[in-house]
Amino acid sequence: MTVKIETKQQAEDFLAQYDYFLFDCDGVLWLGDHLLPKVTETLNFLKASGKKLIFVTNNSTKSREAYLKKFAKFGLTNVSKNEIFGSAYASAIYIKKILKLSTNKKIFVVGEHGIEQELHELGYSTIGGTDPELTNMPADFNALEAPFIKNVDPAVSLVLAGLDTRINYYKLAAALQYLHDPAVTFLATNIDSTFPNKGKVLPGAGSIIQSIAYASGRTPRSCGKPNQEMMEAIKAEHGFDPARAVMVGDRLNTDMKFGRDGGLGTLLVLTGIEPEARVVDLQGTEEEVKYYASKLGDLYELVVENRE
Ligand SMILES: O=C(O)[C@H](O)[C@H](O)COP(=O)(O)O
Ligand SMILES: [Mg+2]
Repeated sequence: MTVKIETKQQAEDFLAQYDYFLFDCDGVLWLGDHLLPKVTETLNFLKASGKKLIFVTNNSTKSREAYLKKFAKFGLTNVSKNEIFGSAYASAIYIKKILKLSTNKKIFVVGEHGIEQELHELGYSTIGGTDPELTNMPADFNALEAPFIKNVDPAVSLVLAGLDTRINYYKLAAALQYLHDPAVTFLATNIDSTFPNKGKVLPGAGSIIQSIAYASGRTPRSCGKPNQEMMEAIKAEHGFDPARAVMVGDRLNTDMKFGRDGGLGTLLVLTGIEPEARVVDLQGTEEEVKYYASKLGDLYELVVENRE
């Protein structure tokens, strides 16, 4: 049975069950650069109540360092780097610890600074990504003369693709040159089809990646939520009992599946991707969420502000 948290008692009963709170970011804490209502108050209240907070985002455009700055901008200055897990970091760890890719090899990036910074931190060289040659595509672009199309770097043995808000034909074409070689590994940071921004739903990493997958006829492995290797990395770092942990998210096929498959409780908030009707319809199915609420800030308003 799914419970909608709407009263003080329901909010207090929910909070009493968990010690660890894993928070998705886009659609839960903020929409782009717009902080959602009472988020800072809620997170500070949970910390003051002795709860442990961990932030788990599929957004690969920022590294953990960059997210620390974003949190601080919103007044959340008591977050440490090891409490942030982004899909760029999850992908870099997968390449390093699971694929054990040599740092002598290069990685072609479709994506933004977050991916490049996390890979560089682990000693990898990248090409593509935010390189101005790719981003500042000339009006008279000629693919056959373009450097990234003409010169395929033999040191590249992996393509990592994620959200790129400045995607263009040149980037897709350059990535494809590498994926023609079946020996080159194809990885994705995440599968999200859309990206919730203030009042708008925009194309997500998954939609960009699908374009490259379709052109290359290849399906990449995705490293972000709901992949349980990301959950294992978080459990290895923080060692929590899944029964005393809850995943708070806005997307059913990433956040809620990630929490459910990891043995955690689940709270879906309606400030991101999913409509309330979809959550209600899932009751009694295996995709049922345990709790849902209109927004994360309801927890603070109900418990601390005694909102009726
Ligand atoms: O397109 C994307 O990459 C995602 O929509 C987005 O960044 C998801 O971030 P999250 O909701 O996991 O914080
Ligand atoms: Mg989200």
